[in-house]
Formats: sequence, C-alpha cells, structure tokens
Amino acid sequence: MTDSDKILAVLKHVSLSFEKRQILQDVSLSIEAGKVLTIIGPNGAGKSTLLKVLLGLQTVDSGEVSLRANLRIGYVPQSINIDNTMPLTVKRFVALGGKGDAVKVLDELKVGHLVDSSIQSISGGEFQRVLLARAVMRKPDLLVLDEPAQGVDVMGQGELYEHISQLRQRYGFGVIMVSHDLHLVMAKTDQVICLNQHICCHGVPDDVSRHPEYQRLFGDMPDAGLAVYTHHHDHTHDIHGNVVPENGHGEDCQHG
Ligand SMILES: Nc1ncnc2c1ncn2[C@@H]1O[C@H](COP(=O)(O)OP(=O)(O)OP(=O)(O)O)[C@@H](O)[C@H]1O
Repeated sequence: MTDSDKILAVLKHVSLSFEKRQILQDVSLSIEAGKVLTIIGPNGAGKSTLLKVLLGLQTVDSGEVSLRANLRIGYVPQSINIDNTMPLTVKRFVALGGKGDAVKVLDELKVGHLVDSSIQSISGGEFQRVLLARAVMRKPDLLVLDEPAQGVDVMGQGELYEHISQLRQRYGFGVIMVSHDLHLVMAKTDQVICLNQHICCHGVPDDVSRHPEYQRLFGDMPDAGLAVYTHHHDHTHDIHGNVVPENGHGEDCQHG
C-alpha cells in the first residue's frame, strides 16, 4: 500500500451554513486506512452534517472533499425507519447490505441467534449490531458510523465498541464515527476530533479527554479510563457557538 492509498478521505477547510447559520467552519481532517477516528461534540455541533459532507449527501459552501478512488463506504445512519408491516428477517435485512455471508457477520457480532427473527422484533441494542453487520456486508474500505451505540446500555456500548475494533482488525477498514461517550470509545480510538462547528481540539483520546475545551463542553466526566491530558487550547465559544479568545468571553458566554 502506497502512502496515498493509506489516506481514505480528506476534508480541507470545509465550511457550510444553513440559512445563514454557520454549521461547519474551516474543518480539515483526514481518515487513514485501518484507523478509527471519533468525532465528539455537543448536540447541534455539526457532527452528522460532517458525516453527510463526507458521504456526498451534503454540499459545502467552501472547501474541498476528496475520497480515495473507488472508495467503498459502509454507512450506519443516526436513524432508519423500517416499515412495521414489511415481513423481513434479520438475515434478509443484513444480506441487503451486499454479497457475503450474513450469518457469519452476525455471528461475529454475537447476534447470530437472531438470523431468523423478524427485524421489527429485535431490541434497540440488537438492532444497532444488525445495522453494523449490514454496513460490514458492503466490504467497506471506510465505515461511517453516526452514533452506533445510541439506545444501547453502558455495558452494551462497551461491547459494541469492542466489536467495532475487532471488525476493524479483521477486515482492515478505516472507521469514522460520531460518539457522545469518549470515555467508552477512547480505548478503541486512534484519533479524536472535538467538534463544535469548528475543530476545538484533536489528538489521541488521552489528550482530548483532558482538554479544557472538551471539559467545558462535556462537564465532569467519570475519571475511570481517562488518561493524562497534555496540550493547551486558546479559545472558548459564546452561546451562538462563535469563537471567543481565552480570557475574552463574550457577553453571552455560558462557559465557566
Ligand atoms: N438540512 C438542514 N437544514 C437546516 N438546518 C440543518 C439541516 N441539517 C442540520 N441542520 C442544523 O444544523 C445543526 C447541526 O446539525 P447536526 O445534525 O449536524 O448536529 P449533531 O452534532 O449531529 O447533533 P446531535 O448530537 O444532536 O445529533 C443543527 O442545529 C441542525 O438543526
């Protein structure tokens, strides 16, 4: 694999507004083959929009989005509606993702016993695993996951991130995922980007979790699993999400 093959996707200085409201501001990032990049940020920070930009589902006002030639992407969206009246087994649903052994992938995700269940009858946590299995069936180079652990209890979340990590090792794809729970994903993540319209901080999970801006955004997090923070930050955000230099909070600023 050449160096250029290792880079799956690149965003350069991407900015985007909806109805004159800035949603993404000067966002640059790259995703490497075989690596896990986690996007973390508060509600409305632009995380899902960022994934949609990457997927080509959302155009940008300025900046560049480039994907490696013939990049195959597996996507797990934040929500998906399935017609309650449609007779559909888990196996059939997963097989819709692509050619391959649906039962094997479901087994790898420890939901093999559900193959013949109706997709409407399984639990929220089981459904997240099934969605993941369907995305893996595409044999992706890049897996794009928008809050893959939503609706899953804390134990189950840890297991799900473990499964994502194992699948990544087995199949070799890169992963970009949105998560609200850095303390749970950090052990399974190579890089973290903390997003609040723009990139507030980024780096390895240990650094981001101790970052003042991350802590301002997420408040007190459980200490368990958090490691040492090592770099500095020079700004905060006002109530509208605008950047305010450190020691120069705006009138509306809600940060401490
Ligand atoms: N098509 C659209 N038109 C107008 N506004 C939009 C559109 N899509 C998203 N937005 C707005 O952009 C902002 C960012 O939305 P986005 O879904 O990217 O946030 P998020 O960080 O994923 O949030 P959450 O954690 O709550 O899922 C929100 O205020 C949302 O209402």
